[in-house]
Amino acid sequence: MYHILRLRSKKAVEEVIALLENMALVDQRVHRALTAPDLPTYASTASSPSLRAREAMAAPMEPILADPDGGNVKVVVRVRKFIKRELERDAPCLIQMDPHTQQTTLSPPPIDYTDRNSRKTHEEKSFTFDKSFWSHSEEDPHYSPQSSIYASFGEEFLDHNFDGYHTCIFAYGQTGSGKSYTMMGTPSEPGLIPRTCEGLFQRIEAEEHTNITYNVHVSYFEVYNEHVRDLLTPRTTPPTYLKIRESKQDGIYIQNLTDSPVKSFAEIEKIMKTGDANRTTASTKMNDTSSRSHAVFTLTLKQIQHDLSADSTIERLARMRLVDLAGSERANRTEATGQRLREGGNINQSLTTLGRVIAALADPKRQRNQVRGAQNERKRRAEVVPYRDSVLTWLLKDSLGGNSKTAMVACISPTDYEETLSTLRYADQAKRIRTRAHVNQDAVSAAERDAKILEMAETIRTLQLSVNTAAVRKRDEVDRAGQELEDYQRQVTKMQRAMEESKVVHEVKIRALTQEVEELRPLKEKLTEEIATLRRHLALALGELKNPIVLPTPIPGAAVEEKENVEPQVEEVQDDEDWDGNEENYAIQHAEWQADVDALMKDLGTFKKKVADDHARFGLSQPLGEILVN
Ligand SMILES: Nc1ncnc2c1ncn2[C@@H]1O[C@H](COP(=O)(O)OP(=O)(O)OP(=O)(O)O)[C@@H](O)[C@H]1O
Repeated sequence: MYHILRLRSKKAVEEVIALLENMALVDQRVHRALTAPDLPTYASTASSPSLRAREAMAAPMEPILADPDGGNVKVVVRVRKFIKRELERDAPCLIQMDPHTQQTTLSPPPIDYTDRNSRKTHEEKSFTFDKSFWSHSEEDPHYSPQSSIYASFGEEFLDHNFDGYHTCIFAYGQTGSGKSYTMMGTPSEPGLIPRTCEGLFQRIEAEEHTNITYNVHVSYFEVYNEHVRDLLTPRTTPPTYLKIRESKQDGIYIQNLTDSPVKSFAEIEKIMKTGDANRTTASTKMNDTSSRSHAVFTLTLKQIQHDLSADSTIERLARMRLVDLAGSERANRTEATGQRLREGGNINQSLTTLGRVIAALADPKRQRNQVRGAQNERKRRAEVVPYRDSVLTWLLKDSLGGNSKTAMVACISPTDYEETLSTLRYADQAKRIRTRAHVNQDAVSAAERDAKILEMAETIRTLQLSVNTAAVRKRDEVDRAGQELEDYQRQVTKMQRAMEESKVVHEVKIRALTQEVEELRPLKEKLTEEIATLRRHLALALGELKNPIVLPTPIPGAAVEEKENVEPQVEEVQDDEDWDGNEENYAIQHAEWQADVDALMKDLGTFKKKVADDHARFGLSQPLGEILVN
């Protein structure tokens, strides 16, 4: 009986040792998780590798190196319904679209509807685009509602944004052809802009539990009469025009343009409403609610993926420009006069330049030379794309011929032969433009992020000094001082944003580690229970060790009988290599075991104290230390 007990207690001791080792491991991980860095600190906060964090990185933002689309501008065309004016004069529909070939055909108007003063001969013209949207008659099976525009390429462009590409979609067409309807739509029939914003946030919300943080900013401005106006600030009298600037670091940008951070679709909706209310609209003969400005709605999406194991982030930046151009019709057709005519002239200046830019970019000769690279100076000058000739093209430079995936929606009226032909030709030319989109992605370590923030702080300090001394400068230096002040403000804004991002990175780390602690809690509780059971075993074994059962001295002659009776125990005894039947040796061994068990109990005591400390420090509801103490 005694020997069996002795074997059991030894096994229990081994189990306790294994358990303690296990607990030490768990304790290390829990400890690590609970001692995550505090907020906000901008020193490097490299945390130890976390298994869970590595698991969460299962779907990392893989770099996309090649441009899968070949970079051609995507061109689609959309024809709208008849509007009141057209219905009243019983105008015929001059457009046919083949849903299979995507061909758009423009028929000559019936003789009664031709301008008698025009000497032009009208012929049937056909064009093929990436997609032809038939939004003329709901009764037709190939009718394209608002949703189909977004489903057809809006979603695809959103995919590009999530992959880290800049994109631009612009709507072109004569006044009243459906540009605003396509881009913004109505409350009951939302257009591409609200659908893109909604889609963006739906995707972000679906990704809520991954290790990617999303930052979205919105700006909305208009180019009116070759001036830039912020649509997200209240209108002033006289109007406030913003300057366009260019810097090595930021490229072309609009100085002091509002760039609002947004967290939900509802917030964007509010911003869209504000912007639309601020848009410059004026009545012309062609469209009673015609907008005479180019409106540019820009979403900036920054994705920050956290790699907790390496304490670094991968950042992707994508800019979505959604542009509703002003009407492309000629000034004389709108019968605009005075101020309206001047506006028309300026609008046409932007659009004429846009036309020249598109023509230059679409020129196959230019493209060939670009591929070959070698050009002489004269030739190179002749081929310069005239982006700088208008505010609009200057601002859209990158979207038109640079780092962007770009699409053009050519909106056409079903009744106007000349304007529609002009739009279709314009769109046909745009098809040949190739852009050079690339993924805007950076890997940033925690140390680099900290260094960047420190560098910004230093720049701000220098600029601050410079601005402070500006007051004592001579008059001719005032401009430079003003510029430095703007740079200073811009740097401060940038630093604020970098610090916010850094804060988010820390928050994500804490969230991930807290989750890890929560996931380890059941395991800890299970182990606590096991420890309690084993403690009971140990107590029992200790009792046995302290009060050993003394074996009776064998009576000669009774040996055979007794041996038969205790056969099962003998089997056990044979298993025990330590037992040699010598009581003196046993006493020595007993003392050694006792010392082992005492040491173990001491370890357990230390362990209990450590766990109790942790619980006290981190305020856990059911302290393990308490369980163990009890
Ligand atoms: N696909 C369509 N389905 C139904 N109605 C449409 C459609 N497209 C345009 N419309 C209607 O046609 C009218 C003119 O459209 P819209 O204002 O969008 O033209 P626009 O090209 O933006 O004009 P502007 O150059 O003045 O901004 C509006 O009343 C609009 O609701």
